[in-house]
Amino acid sequence: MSDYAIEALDLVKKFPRRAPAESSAAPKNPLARLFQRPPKSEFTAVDHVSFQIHRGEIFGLLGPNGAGKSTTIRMLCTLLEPTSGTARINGYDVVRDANRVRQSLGIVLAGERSIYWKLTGRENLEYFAALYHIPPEIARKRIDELLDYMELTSRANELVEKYSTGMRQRIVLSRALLARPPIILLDEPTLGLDPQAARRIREMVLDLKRQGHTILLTTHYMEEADQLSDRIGIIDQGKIIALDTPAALKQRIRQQDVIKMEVAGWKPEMTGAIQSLPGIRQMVTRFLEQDGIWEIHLQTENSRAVLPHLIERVNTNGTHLVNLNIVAPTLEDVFIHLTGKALRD
Ligand SMILES: Nc1ncnc2c1ncn2[C@@H]1O[C@H](COP(=O)(O)OP(=O)(O)OP(=O)(O)O)[C@@H](O)[C@H]1O
Repeated sequence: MSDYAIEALDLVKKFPRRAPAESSAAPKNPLARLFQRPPKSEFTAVDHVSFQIHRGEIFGLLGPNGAGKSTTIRMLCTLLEPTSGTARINGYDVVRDANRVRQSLGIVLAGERSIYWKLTGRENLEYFAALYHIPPEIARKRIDELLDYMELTSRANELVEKYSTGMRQRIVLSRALLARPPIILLDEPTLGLDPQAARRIREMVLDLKRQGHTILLTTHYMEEADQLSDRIGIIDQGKIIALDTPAALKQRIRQQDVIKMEVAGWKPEMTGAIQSLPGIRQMVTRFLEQDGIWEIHLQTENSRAVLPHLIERVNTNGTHLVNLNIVAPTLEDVFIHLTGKALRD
């Protein structure tokens, strides 16, 4: 048996580049358009990605929208064939041993609507148990246990369409666990859930690790990656740009102070004035729509030296400082440090 539960070795996935809806180069005549050769350009969604995940580990793939997280997961669970490179799940090759790979995995895909809304929670699980050839006696016991564990027993006989988003996600997770797979892939498991439902799912992920499962989860929530993962791969534009434990990743920018300011009346042309202050390493601005103010995120070598000049520059031309904090570096700061942009741009 392989030492690793999951191995991705130089994985690449290219897609044909999507043609713009109405390009100026496209002929106007519909018949000519039909026979026009499509452009041969390709887009690399996953670009030589490698990582190895130990048995019993929670590994987080953290990156912004479009970074290539879902495409990586889809290759690992045999839904997409890699353009090049290989991956092994439980020692099985995702292309040559696809059936064995699928038998080793429980999968929760992002935004998945793979449960039937016109069936009850229990009927859904019974249906999938039959599909996975789990003998009825064993299935019944397991479904009862899962419904109990997911705190869904009292609602098990209601149609899924009556469930909240969090309850549906717990049924999707139950479905992934029905066949007791050793390895679980979770693509954005808390996306769209309210904070309480998201917390419940996170507790379950930690619980599954305690039960011995290996978990690969993707997320663009840095707090989630930080809280759950033993190790994190930070992914951007299809490439893994850093891979380590959350603590070691944050340690990389230990020498820097992180300043978070909230500013009213911010003008984009002020960016240059602030960036030119000595000691400013990185700067990211974000408009907080609901408050109508700007959040300015700075990484500096020495906040004490920079603060007086910073405050003076901010409080000019009708712009003023609403709030300022010197904060402990987060994984978002690591991402900013590595890419010069925010995770949630
Ligand atoms: N079938 C496809 N054809 C063409 N391009 C695709 C296809 N699937 C994904 N892409 C592109 O590949 C890139 C990576 O997408 P992917 O879904 O893997 O990102 P992600 O990190 O999971 O982000 P998100 O959370 O937005 O899904 C994106 O630019 C996306 O538009």
